[in-house]
Amino acid sequence: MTAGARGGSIELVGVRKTFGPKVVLDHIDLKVAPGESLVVIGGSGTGKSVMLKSVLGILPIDGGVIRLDGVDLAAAPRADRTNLRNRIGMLFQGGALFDSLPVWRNITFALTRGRSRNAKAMHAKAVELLAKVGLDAAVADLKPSELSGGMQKRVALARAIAAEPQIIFFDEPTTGLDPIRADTINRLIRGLVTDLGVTAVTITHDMASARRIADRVAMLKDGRIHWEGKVADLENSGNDYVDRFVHGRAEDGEAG
Ligand SMILES: Nc1ncnc2c1ncn2[C@@H]1O[C@H](COP(=O)(O)OP(=O)(O)OP(=O)(O)O)[C@@H](O)[C@H]1O
Repeated sequence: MTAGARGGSIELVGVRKTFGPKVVLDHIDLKVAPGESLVVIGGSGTGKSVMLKSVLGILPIDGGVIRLDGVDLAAAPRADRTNLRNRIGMLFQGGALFDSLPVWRNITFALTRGRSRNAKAMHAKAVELLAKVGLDAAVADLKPSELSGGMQKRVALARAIAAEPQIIFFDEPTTGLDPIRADTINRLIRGLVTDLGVTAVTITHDMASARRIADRVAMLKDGRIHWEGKVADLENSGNDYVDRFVHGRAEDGEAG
């Protein structure tokens, strides 16, 4: 993304997603403004990843409307839809790196779209991105299988930001990282939003990370947005479930 450019807006209206008889997203209404950092929280299996994958078009929705920059994706011509979605970068939960390619090719894959381009320049670009996520230049020439889980996560993050997207989705970016490395990632995400105006949507169970990176927080529960508010209101949400979630308190007899 070029300096001064702004992120895109995202709007979900009445979005519904089912898998057979299972209703995962019942009726999701959610707006994210350009240059805003939204953190999505919620119990395991509540549909947070499904929601992001629906916006990306990886999963088709069963009802409702998804708009990117005000454009209804379902109604837009295919080429426009692809262009809009190409402006979104994604950090998948598992990293999803290509094991057969060295790290630098993984990072620059979206830039070259698999075609061979100036290898030296691409390698240098990868090294620059590795530095941003706190990894040494030497990592560029290793295979993903030679890295720890936390290093793989940071390589995946470098790949997500390589094409300078206007909107970035982060699915559990700090899971599996020690607190110092997690802080590097939190700073990076916050910097993308504050300095470059990128729109960020982050799924996390890490409440310390949520407090660091969010402008606003949305809680997903029972297929709907159960609560949303400013990150500063998280501690005093006035919502019993949010309060228990944030402080990690189960009710007597509550199962997993
Ligand atoms: N492709 C799929 N086919 C069938 N069911 C699916 C598919 N993808 C997700 N699900 C189901 O949808 C539900 C929500 O999954 P999702 O991965 O969005 O949860 P999540 O909120 O991101 O959970 P976690 O915090 O544990 O990562 C789960 O019950 C899951 O089994």
